[in-house]
Amino acid sequence: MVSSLPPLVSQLCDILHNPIFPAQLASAIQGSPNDKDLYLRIEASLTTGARSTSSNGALQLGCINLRNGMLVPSPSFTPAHTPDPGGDGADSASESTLHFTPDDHESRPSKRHKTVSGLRLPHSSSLEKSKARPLHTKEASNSHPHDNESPKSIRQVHSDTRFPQRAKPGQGLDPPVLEPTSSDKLISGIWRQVYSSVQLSRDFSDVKPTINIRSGASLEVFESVNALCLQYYNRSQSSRALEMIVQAFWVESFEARTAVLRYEKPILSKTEARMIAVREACVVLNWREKDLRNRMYALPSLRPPILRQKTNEPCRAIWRGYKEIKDYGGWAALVFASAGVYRFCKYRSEFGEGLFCRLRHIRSGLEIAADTLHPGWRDILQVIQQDTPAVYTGHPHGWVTTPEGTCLTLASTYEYLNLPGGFQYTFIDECVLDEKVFGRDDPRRVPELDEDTCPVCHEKQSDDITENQCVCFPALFGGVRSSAPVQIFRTTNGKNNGVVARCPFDRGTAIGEFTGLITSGITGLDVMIGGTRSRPYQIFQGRMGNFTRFINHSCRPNSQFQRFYWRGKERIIVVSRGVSAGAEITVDYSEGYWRSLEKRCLCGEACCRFKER
Ligand SMILES: C[S@@+](CC[C@H](N)C(=O)[O-])C[C@H]1O[C@@H](n2cnc3c(N)ncnc32)[C@H](O)[C@@H]1O
Repeated sequence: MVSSLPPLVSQLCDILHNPIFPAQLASAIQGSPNDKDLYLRIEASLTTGARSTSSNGALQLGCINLRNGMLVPSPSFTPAHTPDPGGDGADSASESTLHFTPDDHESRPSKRHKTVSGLRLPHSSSLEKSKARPLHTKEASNSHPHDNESPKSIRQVHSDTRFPQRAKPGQGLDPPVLEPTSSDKLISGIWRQVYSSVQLSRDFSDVKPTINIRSGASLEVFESVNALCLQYYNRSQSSRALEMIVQAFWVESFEARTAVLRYEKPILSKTEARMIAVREACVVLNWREKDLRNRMYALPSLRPPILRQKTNEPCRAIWRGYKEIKDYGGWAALVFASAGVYRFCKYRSEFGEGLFCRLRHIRSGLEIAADTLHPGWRDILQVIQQDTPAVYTGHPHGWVTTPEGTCLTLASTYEYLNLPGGFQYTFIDECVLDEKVFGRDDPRRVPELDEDTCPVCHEKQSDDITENQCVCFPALFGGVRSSAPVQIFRTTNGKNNGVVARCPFDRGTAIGEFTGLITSGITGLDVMIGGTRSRPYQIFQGRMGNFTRFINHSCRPNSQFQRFYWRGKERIIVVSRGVSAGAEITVDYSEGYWRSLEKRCLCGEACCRFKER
């Protein structure tokens, strides 16, 4: 066991003015096997800027033995091969991709991936030893930590201190990726809009600035101009939605009118009845028949061969497209469809069972998001006198989508636990301090850190968006915050619930902060470990937290837990390693966690480390 950090490490940190490294190192050492020496490998690399992140191909300067504090001089080597002093001799520099997992690296497969910075712990066979430990696996319990007296095992998840590097264009040999289809773009556009802050309304009362915006460029004037932009943006989005709603409804009305005409005059063929209905429409629309066709058709050149022959129906290509999107995806799909929907319907190339199936599949999830994030959105359906009250109320993550397309309340998915009082969960955006344990002294605070400076990018951190300059994770800190585009879904392979991404998260971007009760002393229940060895704390999500509580493990995860420091306090965040829209968000819970869980891993990956238990 390494008791305190060697003076050499402290001296290095002093020289480099890096006050947080000792805490990070202590945390990484925590939980490491105590029967082996640990080494701190020190590397150097050339960069084009003092603040750029570490790069590949680092040169090794030497190692410090953390047990005895002695320096281990570097062997001669080339940048392409970086020996791991404490490891198993596997080549750690043979891959071009970055692949990190949380702190506990004990069961890492022998094929190692190149890292650009951070700490790597040696392998250990402690899994075998630990199998004898008592296990308590009260999954998803929301009992209070301190009510739970007997269990002594610790099921904890650690975080990483390394950020997945954002991909730089043109670097490395990226595997070929399929271009998104028009349907992919349509569906991702719908989700993006549902998760945006757009405000749809039927109310078109006069939009005008409240002050004279021609009176200079004061902050007040600028704010007023911004407000004007926002109002007109919302108004144009609302207009477009209203127009599509009415046009989709027009198609239904047109069909009904055609049927009535044929009922009244059975002699009319279907086409003749339609032509009459078109002429009736033109009278009111004040368009020539040709105009009506042109507006509703695709390009004129497409008309005869594709549309007319295929459908034998004039003038309903685009509007019919809107109706079909509504029929399969529900009104929410049409209302939140973004600008591309017009072109999508105009060319109609991807209309068919494939699209309809996808729309049916997302329909209830879309309605959950629309009802909970935009509670007034159904009001705009009043334009066609459609009265439909909101179906889903409360928090967006209080609902679970199922593969069958239905929705369940979150609580009902935990009935099998037979908890007294049922599954109660409070959604919180910020961690709550357990004052019974810590008083007012937040253990996340790192005294050595300057509250106003980001220890990663060294830019100013401020909760005031106009002053903040740290853009490490702007979706979470120092920027405009909005609901994470994720939903809770019912897995099909026995993991109960999981979290699905509705929009893509680029590699290196934040998905969410791991929020919960900041406490200590919990055993036998899932906790996240934070802080340092001398100032540890746990984040417990049993009764309160956010969607990160429902993220499952995978041995080939697409995200990772990571530490970040915001305004002098440690935060645990979930960072993407590259998550595509529609994918389940997964992290690696680590070896230590699985050691205490009497279950087999169901991640289904070929590289699964815990399927045999
Ligand atoms: C933090 S919860 C994740 C959400 C959980 N699936 C639920 O429905 O509440 C962790 C628990 O989920 C289950 N779980 C997560 N990933 C799993 C996996 N890959 N295989 C089997 N069970 C898993 C385990 O029971 C684990 O203790």
